[in-house]
Amino acid sequence: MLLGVIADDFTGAGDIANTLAKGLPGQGGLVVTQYLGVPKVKADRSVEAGVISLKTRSSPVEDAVEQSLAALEWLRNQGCEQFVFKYCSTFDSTPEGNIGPVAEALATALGVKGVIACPAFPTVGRTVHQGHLFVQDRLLSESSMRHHPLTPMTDSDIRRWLAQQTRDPVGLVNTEIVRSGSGAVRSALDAAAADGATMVICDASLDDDLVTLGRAAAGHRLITGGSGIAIGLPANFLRSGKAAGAVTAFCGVDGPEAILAGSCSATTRHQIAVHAAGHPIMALDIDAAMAGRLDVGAILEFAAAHRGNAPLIYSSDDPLEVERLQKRYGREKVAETLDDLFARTARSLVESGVSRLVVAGGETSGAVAQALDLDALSIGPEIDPGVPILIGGKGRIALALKSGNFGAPDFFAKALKQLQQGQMK
Ligand SMILES: Nc1ncnc2c1ncn2[C@@H]1O[C@H](COP(=O)(O)OP(=O)(O)O)[C@@H](O)[C@H]1O
Ligand SMILES: O=C(O)[C@@H](O)C(=O)COP(=O)(O)O
Repeated sequence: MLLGVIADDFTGAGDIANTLAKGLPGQGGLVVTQYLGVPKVKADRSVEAGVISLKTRSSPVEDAVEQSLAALEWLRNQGCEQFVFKYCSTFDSTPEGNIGPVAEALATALGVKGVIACPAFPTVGRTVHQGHLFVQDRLLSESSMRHHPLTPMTDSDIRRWLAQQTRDPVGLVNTEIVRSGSGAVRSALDAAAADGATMVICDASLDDDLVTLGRAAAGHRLITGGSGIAIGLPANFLRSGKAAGAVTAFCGVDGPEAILAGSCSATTRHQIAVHAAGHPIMALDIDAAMAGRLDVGAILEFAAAHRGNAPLIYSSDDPLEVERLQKRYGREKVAETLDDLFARTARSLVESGVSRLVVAGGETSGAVAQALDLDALSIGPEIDPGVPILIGGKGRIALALKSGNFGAPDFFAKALKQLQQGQMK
């Protein structure tokens, strides 16, 4: 294994696994496997990039640090020479963490400073200018992310936001330096390290900027960012002859299907509305769930009754209703109860024969994937930017784990079709 990725959630892990498997157009990518948690056994020798999915984005800081260091240890033992800490392209975190504390702990363990921190993912409209993060044409703090149920993003100056989470000062490499080339970026990172910075926010608004950052990162032990930061990394290993350029065959999975949505993002809520126009949907009664009165049996009956017509089960709601529920029951308690409900539902659905499953939401996907005990997933073709088909499990289950914010309006129906049909990539 050449490259090891520690991802702070499951949808983010799939996102970066997809980027590494694709590589740059015409060059091919790496042989990638996505692991669900830190594996207990050695990796297959064919794997060039191992992506460990953790569910640490919203966990207590100490847990996130401990689990990330355990992931680093395993990846080191597989022979990795470079490590990426993958977080969200909307920099999902709170003033306490977890991006800063995890990144500094990894940097300390690897003995490095002047580490790239770049959440940019231009394909889906996330760009960084003078250390400020934009979502399309809006500052992050003016996007729907300011209402996120767990990590409301209320400051677009991610250097300032990150500095609240870190021990060391946070540096900046701006667009002017990035556009001067990878040599200029390396010098700027060295200068920031000499000034005591562990984390250095790097501007990027085009894929070309990310390719430059990727080239600058050749030989660096640690890189941090969204999946965009991985765009240029396979090329470094291909150039040095350490990787061969992977082309993977993929064939679809035929079988019963279901869609589970726990994301409350504006994108997911719109996708649910689009899906509802032609397919059966079931809204979960959260008050009943909180009172322990929501029966998984009723959800299974709904899914079975609508088999073949893409049944969708969701908890997603608008910011006002989310706020009401969180005030009434507590933010953590609602998240924990819904995670548990989606986990039990997914397990029962798979036991009842479902073999194509689409899940919306990072926390929700984490709860579902952990419940299914899948260990490792192989990466299939991309459904929409940032969302690949994933295949795993003894019974061969096809999954689409969608970030709340990703995907076209008709994502749900399209994803189920692609999980079935498959295609060569
Ligand atoms: N109706 C609701 N009210 C309050 N919280 C909710 C509701 N539905 C889902 N949630 C919580 O919102 C969070 C959504 O996070 P996540 O699944 O990561 O989606 P995203 O990918 O949009 O961040 C989860 O913790 C989930 O339990
Ligand atoms: O970087 C991204 O935006 C995604 O890869 C990601 O991390 C997804 O997180 P959720 O939106 O919480 O699913």
